[in-house]
Amino acid sequence: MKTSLTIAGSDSSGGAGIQADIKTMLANNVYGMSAITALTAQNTMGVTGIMEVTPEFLQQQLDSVFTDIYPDAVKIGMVSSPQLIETIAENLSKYEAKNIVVDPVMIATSGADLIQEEAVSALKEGLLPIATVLTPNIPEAAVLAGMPVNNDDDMIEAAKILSNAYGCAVLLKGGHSKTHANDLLYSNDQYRWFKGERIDNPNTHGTGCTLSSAIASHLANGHDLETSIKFAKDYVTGALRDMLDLGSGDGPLNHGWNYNA
Ligand SMILES: Nc1ncnc2c1ncn2[C@@H]1O[C@H](COP(=O)(O)OP(=O)(O)O)[C@@H](O)[C@H]1O
Ligand SMILES: Cc1ncc(COP(=O)(O)O)c(N)n1
Repeated sequence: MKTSLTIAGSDSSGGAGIQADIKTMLANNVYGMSAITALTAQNTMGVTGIMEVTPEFLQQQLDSVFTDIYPDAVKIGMVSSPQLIETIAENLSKYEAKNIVVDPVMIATSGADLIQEEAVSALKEGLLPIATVLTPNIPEAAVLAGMPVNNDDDMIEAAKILSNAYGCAVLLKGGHSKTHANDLLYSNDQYRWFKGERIDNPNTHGTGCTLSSAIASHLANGHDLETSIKFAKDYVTGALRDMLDLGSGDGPLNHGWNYNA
């Protein structure tokens, strides 16, 4: 069985972060492991607390994983401080990690800040250059590329800027678009749209975490990037289409929609 590691924050409500990642990995046929960067006290209505781990403890988790069950792919999600970002960058390079999916988590769907301001430059310096693929949503792409992203042409321009600046493939997700749910892949000076049916479901907590973990799972299983994105998008679409409705706010997806026949 192929293996995948998520380096991310825990979401006590189970819909995003580490919990979404591990469920997604199981449902996409890889063995999932975790290195936790922070605990969040969170539910479908918002985040009420964040407790970061120390860089030393993150280091211990990464050493434990990489020296025993080597991951075939790595997904990086919420990492809120520059010190933790540096620890991750150093270790992924030391352990020669491959198939690295970087989801530059900045703001929860509920609106909470999940990254310190000074960590954005650490992210740019430390993690984007080692990414196989970077998966920003529209607001994150606007911050990272330093331009407004209001339409499809802006999505192409922002993805191009990021791909050229950091030498990685960029999947700019269209979930925040008013008109569609199409994701744009920019890679090697070419772009391709992954068109998605927009589902009328207000419960989108964890869609980004789920997509990036599903991409990592398919890369771990040996698929190329475009095939992995297509499979991952189909998985997220199915999990949204299942119309799970839990909690009073922005609820989670059904990660087991393709599993529990
Ligand atoms: N209402 C929706 N219908 C279908 N797909 C969606 C919907 N909302 C988001 N998605 C998809 O979910 C994935 C995550 O996108 P997005 O919501 O933009 O990320 P994030 O959770 O990081 O904000 C993308 O593939 C996007 O196209
Ligand atoms: C611990 C943690 N990590 C990430 C997210 C973002 O979730 P989304 O996938 O909805 O952008 C979150 N709400 N909590």
